[in-house]
Amino acid sequence: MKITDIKIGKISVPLKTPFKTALRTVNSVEDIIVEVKTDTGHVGYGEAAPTGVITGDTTGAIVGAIKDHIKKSLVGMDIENFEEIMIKLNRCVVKNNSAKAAVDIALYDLYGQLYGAPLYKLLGGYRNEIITDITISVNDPDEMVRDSIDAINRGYDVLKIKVGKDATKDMIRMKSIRDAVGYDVKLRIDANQGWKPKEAVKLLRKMEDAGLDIEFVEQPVVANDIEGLKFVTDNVFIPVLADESIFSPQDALKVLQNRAADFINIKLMKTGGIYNALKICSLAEIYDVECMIGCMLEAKVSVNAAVHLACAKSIITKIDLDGPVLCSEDPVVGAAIFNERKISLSDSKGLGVSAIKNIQYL
Ligand SMILES: C[C@H](N)C(=O)N[C@@H](CCC(=O)O)C(=O)O
Ligand SMILES: [Mg+2]
Repeated sequence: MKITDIKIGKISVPLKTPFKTALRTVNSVEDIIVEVKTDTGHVGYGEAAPTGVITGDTTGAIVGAIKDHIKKSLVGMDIENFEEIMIKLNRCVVKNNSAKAAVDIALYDLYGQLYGAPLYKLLGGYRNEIITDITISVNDPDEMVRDSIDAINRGYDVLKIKVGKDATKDMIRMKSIRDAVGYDVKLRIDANQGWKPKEAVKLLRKMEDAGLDIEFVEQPVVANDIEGLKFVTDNVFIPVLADESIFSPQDALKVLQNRAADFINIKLMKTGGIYNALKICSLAEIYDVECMIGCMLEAKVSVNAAVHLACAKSIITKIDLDGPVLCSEDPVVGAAIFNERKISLSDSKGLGVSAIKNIQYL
C-alpha cells in the first residue's frame, strides 16, 4: 500500500454556542482535512485544528507544512514501512505539530486498514466505549450556572469549567455552580494559563476551604513556567493537570521527573499525532501518572482518532473529547458514535471514517 498523494481541504462547522476560555472565543471549527491516497485505492483521513494561541499553528502554516515538507517526504513510501514513515514525518520539518497530527492520523487510519482491524485494537484494545466530560465556557456566573444545569439535563455528570479570567470572579463562578449542581456532579476546572502561581495557590486553597470539591485543576499558570506549575502542585491538595505545558514526550518527561503536575493532558494537536502520544502514555505508565485525553476545538475526524487512542490505553483515565458535541453538525460519515457523554467505537477497519462531507479542497 504505497502513498500516491496527500490532498488538503477545509471544513467549516458552526458551534452550538460560542466557546470561551481565558485564551480565546470561537464561533466555529475551521479545520484542515487531509486525505492520504494510496495505490490500492485506500484513503486515510486526518484533521488539523489551527489553534494558534496554544500550538502556534495557523491555517496557512498547516497547509504550508503539509504541501512543502510532509507531502514531499512521504509520497512513494509504503504503509508497511510504518516506523520509517513516522520517523520521516517527525523529522521532515520541526514543530508544526498540528500538520503532523493530521497526517499521522491519516497514516494510522491506513495502517489499520492494511492489517484489517480497528486501530484501537491494534494499539491495545482495552475497551470500546468511553465517557466524556463537557466544557462550560467562561462567562458571567449566572450564565455558567444555566449552562451547567443544561449539561446535566443532557446526561453529563462531569463538567469541565473554564476559569482563569479573573481570580475573584472565578471563586464566585465555582461557588455558584457547586451550589446549583450539588455534589453528585464532578467539577474539574481549566484556567488555561490564566493565573500567577501564588494567586493560583491562594484561590485553590479558598476553594478547598469552601468545600467546593474540585476534581482537578488544569493548567493554572503559563505554559513554560514549570517551576510555577510545580509550586502550585506542591502547595494545594486539589490535583494539578498539565495541559499547555506538555506537547512532546520530552516535555512530559521533564514534568514527570520534577513531579511538577499530578496528571497529564494528551492532545494529538500538541503531540503531533498518535505516534508521540503513545510515547507519552509509556512515560506516564512508568511514573504511574494518569492521563487525560483532550482535544482542541476539533470536529470528529481527529477527535475520533483520540477516541481510538483512549480506548486502547488504560493509563488514559480522564476523557475531555467534547469537540464533536459542541459542534452543531457532524461532517463525518462513519467513525465513533457520539451519544452526548457516551462515545462508542465499532469494529470497522482503521479509524472507520467512510467519508467527510462538505470539504472545500485547497
Ligand atoms: C474542547 C476541550 N474541552 C478544551 O477545552 N480544549 C482546550 C482548549 C481548546 C481550544 O481553545 O481550542 C483545553 O484547554 O483543554
Ligand atoms: Mg486545557
